[in-house]
Amino acid sequence: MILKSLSLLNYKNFDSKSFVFNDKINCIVGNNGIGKTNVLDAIYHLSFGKSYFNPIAAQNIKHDEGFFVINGDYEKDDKIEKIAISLKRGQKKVIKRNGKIYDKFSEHIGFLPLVIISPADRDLIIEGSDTRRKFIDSVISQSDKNYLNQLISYNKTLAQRNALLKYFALNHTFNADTLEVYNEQLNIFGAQIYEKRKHFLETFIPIFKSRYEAISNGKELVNLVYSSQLEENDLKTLLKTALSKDRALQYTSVGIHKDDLNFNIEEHPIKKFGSQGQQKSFLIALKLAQFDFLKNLSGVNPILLLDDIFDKLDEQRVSQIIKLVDDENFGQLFISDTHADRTEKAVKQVHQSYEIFKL
Ligand SMILES: Nc1ncnc2c1ncn2[C@@H]1O[C@H](COP(=O)(O)OP(=O)(O)OP(=O)(O)O)[C@@H](O)[C@H]1O
Repeated sequence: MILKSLSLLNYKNFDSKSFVFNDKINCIVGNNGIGKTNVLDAIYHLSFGKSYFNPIAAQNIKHDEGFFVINGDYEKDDKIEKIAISLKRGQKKVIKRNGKIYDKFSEHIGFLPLVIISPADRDLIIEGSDTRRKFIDSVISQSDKNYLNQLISYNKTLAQRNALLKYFALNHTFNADTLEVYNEQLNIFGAQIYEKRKHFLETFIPIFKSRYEAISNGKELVNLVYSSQLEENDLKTLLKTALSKDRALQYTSVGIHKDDLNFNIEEHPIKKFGSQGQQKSFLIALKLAQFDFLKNLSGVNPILLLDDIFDKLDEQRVSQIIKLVDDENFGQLFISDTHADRTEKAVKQVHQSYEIFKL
């Protein structure tokens, strides 16, 4: 799968801009704030129907303009696929494939597999468990449509149960039967989600470890450890045990919405004990493992976006990453960097064709 061309209209800082891309490596270089990341984000938008960096859709429209349009022409399975995403202020976003509007965005997810590696990934280390659950969920959802539906059902039931707990507290009342209906549903969806997360991580963790080993030349040992309350008991039992606590808190304190993924280096949390370069290597390994996982499942090479990844990495690690990209069968790559020389030096080591776009 190749992104042949991209055109932007009123997207972030661009009024009108077009690119014809190289099938292998594309380097977007230029000064800070020139729009390098915005180009990568537009490509992300075409795969996921939203920005990776700014979740408020209207803020992706150029200031003082009324709409944006992103057009991408892909070659996939020997066919041209034209994807267009547009947004008018005050209206709903529209995604079209070959001129036909998608009824549901979820139908588009997974059609153009893509992995982004960016400095914003640091949130996975420094932020709360929610960010890490979202990462696991987004990787599984790209390959398993049922998973997303189970997750939506679980979250809906959870919100209803929490509202009921609040209602009980406010009205000094309680009805075990109504609560039980929600417990039953949470138990069913929760068990399905827990099994899928566990199963996914059993495959994912060894891939991640081998990616890290390659980047660091085996210098450090890292691990991902899944932690879920469902390891100890089924959700039905957990909900029963936590009942008085939940009534006091007025929300559900147990379930798969409390799951976490611990990031460890030499058996200690990387957040506290990893250097900046080690943390960056960890995140790159995590995303490359995502790449491998998606590739195995979809059978196509996902597009790989490398946003500003060379900073904070020593030369040895940079060349290890470049070597990985060269050795194995990666697909199309987009790299953004402020240093044109550094990028050119790095991509010259790769025996692939490349193009440098100076913004
Ligand atoms: N809706 C918008 N309208 C106009 N400009 C915007 C909009 N959203 C973001 N920008 C501008 O885009 C620029 C940032 O672009 P981007 O993050 O792509 O830069 P970059 O080249 O990757 O920079 P760096 O090297 O610092 O990472 C900023 O100048 C910002 O003000």
